[in-house]
Amino acid sequence: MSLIRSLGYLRVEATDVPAWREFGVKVLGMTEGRGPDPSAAYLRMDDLPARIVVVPGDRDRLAASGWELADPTAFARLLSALEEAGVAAKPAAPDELADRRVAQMISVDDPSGNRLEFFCGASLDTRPALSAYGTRFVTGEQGMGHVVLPAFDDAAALRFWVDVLGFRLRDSMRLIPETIGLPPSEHPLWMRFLGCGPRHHSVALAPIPAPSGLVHLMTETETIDDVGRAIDRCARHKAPMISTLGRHANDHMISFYVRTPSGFDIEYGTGGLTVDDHTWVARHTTAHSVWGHRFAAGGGH
Ligand SMILES: Cc1ccc(O)c(O)c1CC[C@@H]1C(=O)CC[C@]2(C)C(=O)CC[C@@H]12
Ligand SMILES: [Fe+2]
Repeated sequence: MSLIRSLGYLRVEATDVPAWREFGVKVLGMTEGRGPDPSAAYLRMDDLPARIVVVPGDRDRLAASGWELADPTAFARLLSALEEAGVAAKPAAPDELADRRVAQMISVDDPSGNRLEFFCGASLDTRPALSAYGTRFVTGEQGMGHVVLPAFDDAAALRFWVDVLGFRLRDSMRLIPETIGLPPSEHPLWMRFLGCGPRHHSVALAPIPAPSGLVHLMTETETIDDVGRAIDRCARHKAPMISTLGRHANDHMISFYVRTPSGFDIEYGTGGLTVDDHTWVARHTTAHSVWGHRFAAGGGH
């Protein structure tokens, strides 16, 4: 088992926090939580006090993705694994722990410069996260979803995420450079889908240019009606949908993609596959989807 259990939270730096609050609540169907920083937006999906924390900044970017460990023992093991691999880890200051409402946290940069935070001992919020639209998110042992992070050195990324962090390769997909805005090239470009728990992938790494530091965050809902209602709300609130509805070939997720106020995308889906490592075999998928997922011309990717 991986030392890391699941994707726990995202910290986003945004030039327009109110736009994010409106987008998170009215389009995504998350609920607003309270937190120590009155200028930040705390978006909830479940019994954690926040899954997306949006803090005001002079740029729009992913500040960090937060990864949850089971307990202090797993946390200590991760510290030794990082030390052994020569990866510099920055311990959290008391105000950072208080702000995140976790017991322990360290931050690390992956080989591509993606800032990661590893934590354990998250606080629970006793107030239920009840969406006005009835949206229910699939979290629990599957975590808050998955992220697609830019990574331009495939071998270095796999060494870090698989060999050091203990993620498992669940699938690979060969990318066509032209479709992700890169010049044609001889050597293959890989998208790597990695998992740390039952969710098919909690992170995917791909050489996709992403000025905000994030290609997309996927959140999963319980039912197809939650997804359909979110599509209606995108239209109502003029949130730009950048793909049609589709079903992915590898994790079977039925989803669509919408642009956030920070320039990266949310993949909003349902029906994702869970996997068992004892029987799972990593494959190379060639088609990204069984049907649908037509991306807007020029839009994003
Ligand atoms: C292929 C795939 C399977 C499952 C997923 O959750 C998932 O997000 C994807 C990748 C979708 C993907 C993307 O994120 C950025 C632009 C991509 C690479 C394309 O140009 C095709 C597939 C797109
Ligand atoms: Fe995805």
